[in-house]
Amino acid sequence: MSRQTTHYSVIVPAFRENGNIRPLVTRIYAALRRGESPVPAEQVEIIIVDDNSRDGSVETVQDLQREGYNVRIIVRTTERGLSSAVVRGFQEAVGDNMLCMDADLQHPPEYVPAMLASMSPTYTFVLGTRYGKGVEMDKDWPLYRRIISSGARLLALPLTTASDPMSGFFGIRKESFLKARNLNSQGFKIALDLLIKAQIPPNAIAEVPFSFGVRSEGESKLTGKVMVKYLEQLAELYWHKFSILVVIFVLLVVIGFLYLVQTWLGSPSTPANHRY
Ligand SMILES: Nc1nc2c(ncn2[C@@H]2O[C@H](COP(=O)(O)OP(=O)(O)O[C@H]3O[C@H](CO)[C@@H](O)[C@H](O)[C@@H]3O)[C@@H](O)[C@H]2O)c(=O)[nH]1
Ligand SMILES: [Mg+2]
Repeated sequence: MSRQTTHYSVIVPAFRENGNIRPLVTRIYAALRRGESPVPAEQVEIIIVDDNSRDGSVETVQDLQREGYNVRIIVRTTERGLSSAVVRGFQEAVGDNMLCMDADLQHPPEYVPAMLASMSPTYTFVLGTRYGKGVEMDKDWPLYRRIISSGARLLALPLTTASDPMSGFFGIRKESFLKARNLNSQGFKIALDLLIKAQIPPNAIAEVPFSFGVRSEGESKLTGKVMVKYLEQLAELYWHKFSILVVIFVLLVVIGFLYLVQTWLGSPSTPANHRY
């Protein structure tokens, strides 16, 4: 397939997802080949960024390539982590419109055509949202995950107007991605980082509601450590976005404090009418 005809890249971070790769790739291309797809299948590549899972994922991708699917796999041996895998995929992408989605089918492959088609020079960011009209979390998604997700979303409210910045189902145009500096590649929440650091204006975000499914194969990689990393990421983003305000606030407090001290030192210890 010619690189010139590849306008869209689907990036899939994957760790021990061999059982999900074939259904993911075949379902994405089946959706793109449907008559109503706004994006032609020939213009789409899939890049799987695997962290040396050694579970047969490479062989599965080779089989899919032999069957004619435009999919490739990058195996990282010295790095680990969801966000850095996504960043690597974006760096390797040929398409100008780049979509990120999970391997485990929790992001329904049937939404890929709509997600890809939503990106344009006007809408430089597309967000698959679980909080849109007419969609709901899968009822089997555990209560503790819903609570964590809502809490995490609440903490991000001052940072962005996007309805679901925790979502791992999102797309960004290459030119916007290239604007982002100092991305946090440690955590899970790369969409939030990109929204802030690529300075995506609220009116450039297209939202596509989707119903979040449950994982059928393999295990979630969300751990307590990942949650701590999220809090660190939030602190960094708050500083990134509000540092000027924090500096002004601190300056005002210092000036106010100095003024009080000066007034206190300068004020007479005896009442004014007793002075000469
Ligand atoms: N390469 C690589 N991929 C990883 C790693 N850790 C996780 N992944 C991949 O990243 C995807 C999401 O990981 P899950 O472990 O399935 O995450 P989750 O707990 O289901 O979280 C999902 O929901 C969040 C919203 O609550 C999303 O933010 C998140 O992206 C993901 O969609 C999967 O494809 C998984 O294989 C890693 O260290 N390296
Ligand atoms: Mg998952």
